[in-house]
Order: sequence, then C-alpha cells, then structure tokens
Amino acid sequence: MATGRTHRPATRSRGIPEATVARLPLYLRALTALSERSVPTVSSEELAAAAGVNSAKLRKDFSYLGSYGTRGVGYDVEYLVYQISRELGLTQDWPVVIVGIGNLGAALAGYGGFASRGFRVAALIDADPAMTGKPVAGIPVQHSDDLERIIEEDGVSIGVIATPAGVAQQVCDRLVAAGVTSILNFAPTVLSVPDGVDVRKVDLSIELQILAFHEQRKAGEEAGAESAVLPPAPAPYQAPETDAASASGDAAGGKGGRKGPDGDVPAVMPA
Ligand SMILES: NC(=O)c1ccc[n+]([C@@H]2O[C@H](COP(=O)([O-])OP(=O)(O)OC[C@H]3O[C@@H](n4cnc5c(N)ncnc54)[C@H](O)[C@@H]3O)[C@@H](O)[C@H]2O)c1
Repeated sequence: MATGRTHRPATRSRGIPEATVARLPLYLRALTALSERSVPTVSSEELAAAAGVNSAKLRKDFSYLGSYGTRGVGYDVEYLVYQISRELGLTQDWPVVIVGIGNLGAALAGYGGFASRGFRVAALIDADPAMTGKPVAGIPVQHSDDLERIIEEDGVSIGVIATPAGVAQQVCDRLVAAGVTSILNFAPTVLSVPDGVDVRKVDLSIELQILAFHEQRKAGEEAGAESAVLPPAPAPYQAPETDAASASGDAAGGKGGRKGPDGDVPAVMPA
C-alpha cells in the first residue's frame, strides 16, 4: 500500500531491468513537458498516458527508482525529472562524436535535442578531405585521420556511426581502440565489439517493416470481418481504365483497394 512518498537513493546495484531502462527516456520526455508547463505533480495514470505506457508498468518501473508517489497527490514532477536524469547518467555532460557527415550525420549534428539532454556534439568526423574544415551546424568537420587524437583530447566515450555500411566496422574498431565505450550505429550492419562496449542500433527501415507487418495484419482482419458479413462477391471487379484514383489504389494494394474474394492482401516485400 502506498502511504507516503519515499525517495530512497537508486543505485545501479538495485539492478534495474533493461526494459525499464528503455522506458525511462519516455517518462523523462513526458515529465520534461510537464515541468516546462510548471505542473507540480502528476498521477501515474496521466503520466503513463503521456508516455504511452501502461500505468501498472509505470508504477513498477518507478519502484525500481525508489519512487512510489503519494496517494491522492501523485508523483513530484521535478523530483522525478532529477531522479530519472540521474539514473540515466544525464546529470553530467556527455561529449559525443559523429563519424560520417553526409545526409544523416549532418542532420544529427543539427539536432537540437542532443544538447538539451546533456549530449554535447564534441566533434564531427568525415573521411572526405573536401569536407575538412567546413562547418556543419556550426561545427567544423575534422578529417578521420585525426579520429584517435580527437577522441582522446575531448574525452569522448560515445560515438555515433553514420558512415556507409561497408566501413562501419572499421570505424567502430578505431573508435573502440581510441577509448569509445558506447556506440550508436545508424549503418545497416551488425558491429562486433569487445566486452564492455555497448552498441545500440537505429534502423528506421526495420521500424517501417514492423509497421508494414501490422498494416498487413490490420488489412487481413478487415478483410476477414468483411467476408464474415458480406455475401460472396458476384464477379471480379474491373477498375475503369480512366479512373486514375481507383487504379492507383489497386496497384498500391492500398487499404482502400478492393480485395479478392479470399480477402488476400499483398505480401510485404523484403527490403
Ligand atoms: N538507421 C537509419 O534509420 C538510417 C537512415 C538513413 C541512413 N542510414 C545509414 O546511415 C549511413 C549514412 O547515410 P547517408 O545518407 O548520410 O550517406 P552519405 O553518403 O550522405 O554520407 C556518408 C558519409 O560518410 C563519410 N565516410 C565514408 N567513409 C568514411 C570513413 N571511413 N570514415 C568517416 N567518414 C566516412 C562520407 O564521406 C560521407 O560524407 C548509411 O550507412 C545509411 O545506410 C541509416
């Protein structure tokens, strides 16, 4: 029973599950928005809805932090912001290098959300000599020949890889040898790293493929529901040649397109 607020210090030795750690940034984003609106307290239900998480899960997650809220009042927003930030290691400044300053690297360099979350873009590194010295998002690009020196001088422990896949492992090896112990990899390749080095991979195309899977399933369910209530289709549908909207809808296999009598939907194509 939650009878009062207890703020016990959270330590790593308490063993916070990885799944909880992965949700902490979601809570932090929602709490930061509340804090910016000077909202003093928030209930677990409100915060769970804002973070897109189930409220029972949220209460369990916060119990790992030693935060139980106050019955009838909720959680203290400012204290939770501090507590989660501390747990995520965001109360200190983290210098980050971005390697590969093409389309993606330049966009990441210009992303204001890093600085506001305690990540300072310490250096931008690219192998193209034509890029050397050119400012991107106000930071001059440095040549990859200097990668080791840059890492050492700036005390960088987090590296972001935004190079072509073919060179990502080699870039990763150099980053690790120079002292980087956490890597965020955007290149579509699996990186091998020694023990003690953490790698997180971001792949938007995988996320899209998962969404495509859900879209396909939803379309299949709709087709199933339709075939359960409708009599069998009398004859195959033929789109008029001149009806551009209907023709393009069918060609794309879109949701609005007419499905066959068995409710078939097109398979997701491999990437
Ligand atoms: N994860 C995602 O969701 C996602 C989204 C878009 C792109 N990507 C991937 O990100 C990477 C970059 O994409 P992009 O569109 O910015 O490509 P890009 O060609 O515009 O940029 C790549 C940059 O890397 C530099 N480079 C090449 N070899 C290097 C090396 N050894 N050291 C340092 N820099 C080097 C190039 O000079 C170039 O500036 C690709 O691997 C791409 O597949 C991932």
